[in-house]
Amino acid sequence: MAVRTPLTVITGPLGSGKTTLLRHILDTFPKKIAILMNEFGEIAIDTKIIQGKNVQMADLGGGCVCCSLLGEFEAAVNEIIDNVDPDYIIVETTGVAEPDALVFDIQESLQRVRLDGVITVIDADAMIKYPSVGHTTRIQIEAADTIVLNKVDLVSEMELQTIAKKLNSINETAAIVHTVRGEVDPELLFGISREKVQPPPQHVHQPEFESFSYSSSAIFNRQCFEEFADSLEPEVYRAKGFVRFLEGVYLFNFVAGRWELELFPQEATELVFIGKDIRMIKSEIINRLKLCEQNFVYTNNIESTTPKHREN
Ligand SMILES: Nc1nc2c(ncn2[C@@H]2O[C@H](COP(=O)(O)OP(=O)(O)OP(=O)(O)O)[C@@H](O)[C@H]2O)c(=O)[nH]1
Repeated sequence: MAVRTPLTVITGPLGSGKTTLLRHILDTFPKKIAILMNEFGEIAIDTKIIQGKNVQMADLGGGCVCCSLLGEFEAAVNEIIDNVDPDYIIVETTGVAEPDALVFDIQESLQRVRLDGVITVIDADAMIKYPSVGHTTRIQIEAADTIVLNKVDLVSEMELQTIAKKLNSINETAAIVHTVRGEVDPELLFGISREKVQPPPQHVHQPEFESFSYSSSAIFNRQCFEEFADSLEPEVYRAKGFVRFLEGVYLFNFVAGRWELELFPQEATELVFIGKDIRMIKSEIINRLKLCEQNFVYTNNIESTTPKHREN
């Protein structure tokens, strides 16, 4: 019988640090890794963040792998094995995905892979800010073989103990690793050879989050954009993407009121906003963004033109 390729699922709430962990794994784990991404939102930002690395990527589009894309998922897995024959396949689910259906399907139906383990990345800061664990997060924690308790730099030792107790009460067998920016020895995450079998999921997944995106070829005024980020409406839980300033393009990451900008090799501004009921405030957010677009595009000389932008 052909050897099955080990497959690891990385799941966890929106903005908890899944892509950061993946970037760390790709930088430190000297194996041939193929990645399957399932993103929420019309523009595949995470795929663009990872693409620069020397890795085989497949993007499962903007649906949710947990409910509507299982056929597409199996086809992508088979194609990766035929084309690259990787040592490991890693699947990063969207933050809104409930991984139980995916895990069940991998264990039940996929003939060419073996589920090595489920890694759930948890945001320690968010666990303190929002102590009540939501339905999706609970399912993500229950599914874990390993919980990467990330962002421990943002909480106290006592808060960490409270979080560990809560995680243990939901999943008493998962190993818990504390990390800052996903920095963990990858050897601890792979070769788990999961034995736990996922029962068939009972629920119908009804995503609570909405998203919209915004693209523009304009150059943004940095100070104005930073003020925009500081005052983003509380309905926006997560925002991410690229912003073009005069000094270069930056990766923008916003999670629950905290945000960061990181210089990143991209071309233009593409932003995705995610939250509950945010379509109602979409035009307000876009109008405030447009106020930050400088009314010119730089080439070699300063040219006075109207910026072009696109909304989804
Ligand atoms: N302070 C702090 N920030 C972190 C840590 N890990 C990740 N971040 C930041 O958290 C933000 C979100 O991280 P991502 O890795 O993009 O989160 P994600 O889970 O992939 O996000 P989604 O795919 O949108 O659900 C980024 O600004 C990261 O730099 C950490 O340990 N400490």
